[in-house]
Amino acid sequence: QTGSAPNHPSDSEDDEYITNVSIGTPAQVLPLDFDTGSSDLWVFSSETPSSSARGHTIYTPSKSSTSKKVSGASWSITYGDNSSSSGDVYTDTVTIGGFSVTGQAVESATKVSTQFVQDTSNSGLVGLALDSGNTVKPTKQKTWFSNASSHLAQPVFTADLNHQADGSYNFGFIDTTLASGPITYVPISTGNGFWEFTSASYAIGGGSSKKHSTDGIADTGTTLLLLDDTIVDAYYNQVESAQYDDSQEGYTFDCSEDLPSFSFAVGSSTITVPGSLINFAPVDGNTCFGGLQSDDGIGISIFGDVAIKAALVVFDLGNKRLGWAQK
Ligand SMILES: CSC[C@H](NC(=O)[C@H](Cc1ccccc1)NC(=O)N1CCOCC1)C(=O)N[C@@H](CC1CCCCC1)[C@@H](O)C(=O)OC(C)C
Repeated sequence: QTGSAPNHPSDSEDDEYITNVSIGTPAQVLPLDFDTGSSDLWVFSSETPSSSARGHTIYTPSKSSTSKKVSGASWSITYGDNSSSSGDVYTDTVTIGGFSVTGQAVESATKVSTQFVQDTSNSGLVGLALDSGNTVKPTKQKTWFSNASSHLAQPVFTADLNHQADGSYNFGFIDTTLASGPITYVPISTGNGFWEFTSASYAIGGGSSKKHSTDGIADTGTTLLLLDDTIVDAYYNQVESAQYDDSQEGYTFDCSEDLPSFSFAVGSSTITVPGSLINFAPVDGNTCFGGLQSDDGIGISIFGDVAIKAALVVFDLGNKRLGWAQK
């Protein structure tokens, strides 16, 4: 069995990617952000204060004949951007791309931080990192993919994210026609609960490859490509109009400047992010914000959407490995 669901950018900047998910009986369809950087499936619900839920689609467990309250269970999560949410837990049938998981933990938000209230693009998240990162207490819950994996043709899913265009999340199969190059696999380290891998080198534009070991995660829930300062500084050194903008907390440059590409090693191959994807978004007038920024203070590097957009990424739980193919 397999599943295939389309995704689309939430706005003109590709800030996040949204996929419609069916929850309950009869189906309640919510637009959710698939996040390979966390492990909780949580939604705005009938239990979310109505002032916070305004503009969001909500899940109402009492309207679903297949919902069950998980008594005594609660959850609470804080993300890298300091947004947060918390609440209680139900189980229900969750269908993604035509594949249904029964008894899926659906975490209902009784509290959401301001960022979530304001971001009406999503009505919650589908966490697709490893089960160990789930925040439900007293009993950790499994992710949708973990529950699905034993019934899927293969215990894999792929992320195909595109700039200002539809993409897909495929479960149980790999559609290699989505890629232009071969898939190179690298092992993941599972200790932190992420899809974490090491990249041994990088290159800027057509330059020579520089040895630099990057310990990073493949994270569909992070907008940008966040790497060590030395790499980021070296990159913007090649961008004539670039400067570090304290107010924007990142490098900006003249929107009309032609940006070099950025390549990173995946095993013996490399993935090249075209300069056009690194010209992320205008901030004002003729100044643009870079899609490659510093991972300072996060403690790990993040191959977020700007990097994933250049590739087909295979999340292979069965073999505990990550696959990258140039698109
Ligand atoms: C340093 S990690 C920062 C990362 N957040 C982001 O990347 C947010 C995502 C977002 C987009 C639109 C609206 C609201 C939020 N974008 C962001 O900070 N941006 C600022 C720079 O310009 C681009 C947009 C993050 O916290 N990712 C979360 C999932 C994310 C999904 C959207 C809602 C908020 C939570 C998750 O992947 C995570 O925490 O990863 C950990 C491992 C760092």
